[in-house]
Amino acid sequence: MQAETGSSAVGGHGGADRPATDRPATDRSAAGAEGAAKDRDKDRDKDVLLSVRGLQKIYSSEHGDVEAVRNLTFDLRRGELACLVGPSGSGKTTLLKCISGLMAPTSGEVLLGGRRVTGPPKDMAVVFQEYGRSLFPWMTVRENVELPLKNAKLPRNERKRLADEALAAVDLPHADKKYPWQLSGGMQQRVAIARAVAYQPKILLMDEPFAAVDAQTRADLEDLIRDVWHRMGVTVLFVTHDIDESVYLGERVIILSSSPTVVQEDLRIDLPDERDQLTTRGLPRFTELRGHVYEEIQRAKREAGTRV
Ligand SMILES: Nc1ncnc2c1ncn2[C@@H]1O[C@H](COP(=O)(O)OP(=O)(O)OP(=O)(O)O)[C@@H](O)[C@H]1O
Repeated sequence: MQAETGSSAVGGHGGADRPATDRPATDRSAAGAEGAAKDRDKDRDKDVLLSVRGLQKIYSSEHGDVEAVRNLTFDLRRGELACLVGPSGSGKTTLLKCISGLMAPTSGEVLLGGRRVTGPPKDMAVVFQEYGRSLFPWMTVRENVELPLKNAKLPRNERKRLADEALAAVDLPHADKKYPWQLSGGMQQRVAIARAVAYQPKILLMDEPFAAVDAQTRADLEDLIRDVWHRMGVTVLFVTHDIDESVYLGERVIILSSSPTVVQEDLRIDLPDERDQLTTRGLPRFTELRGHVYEEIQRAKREAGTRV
């Protein structure tokens, strides 16, 4: 039913370069191919930035245990933009809390750059849905963006340079002296994104960051994320409820099952890298991929509670 990195009719991820372990040992060419496959695996391991291995989370309370996440395994390569979708309550927030080191898993582990995550890693930035609560209202935009850089004790001129660069990347170069409450919701979320990228994290986690903005702003912010990702080469894990958004944004869509959660499918999004809201969403392949993700989520919902 589910696979950690299973392939699919629509275009699975991770199956093409599996080592050929089932060939006779006496076959020299097969042995050579096997060696080459092992080398490829090693190279791929070097490329891996985030590794989630057999992650399980059980919440304990006086009313009993809730197994929110059962067995999640996936890797994210450096520079990848992956979206994570799943039915409501499938454990997306639980997973992000474990990845960001805010909560310890019951079993399994999260590795960032080969190191086990045991607390919030300094190479990671998180952008949440509630931009209103993530920016400090008494600080100007620039002060908000520079705050993590100040905490990291970067010299003043370096802080200014990084903040200028990030504010330009989110198209807010002239808002630096304003206060968050003087900006629209979409602009505030741009500031939160600028703050995250100015910090130059190795990985950016985004937890439904556009859920609270209007549709037009949301489309602009989606394009902004792809633009920032292209320009800065940061690795992004983007959690969303929105199936179309996941297909439009991602190079990959990781589909979660219902809780207790496993990876139901890991789907490669083979749309052209240059995307725009009209052309990309009008492609037959876009329709095919979004239809597939939709069906998988429906399947996840139908199968909810059938795993024991
Ligand atoms: N502190 C907690 N104690 C007990 N159960 C919890 C706790 N937090 C979450 N859960 C349960 O764990 C499961 C996953 O919750 P989680 O919030 O991670 O899902 P989600 O996919 O982020 O949900 P949504 O899509 O609605 O935001 C749910 O069944 C939820 O009820």
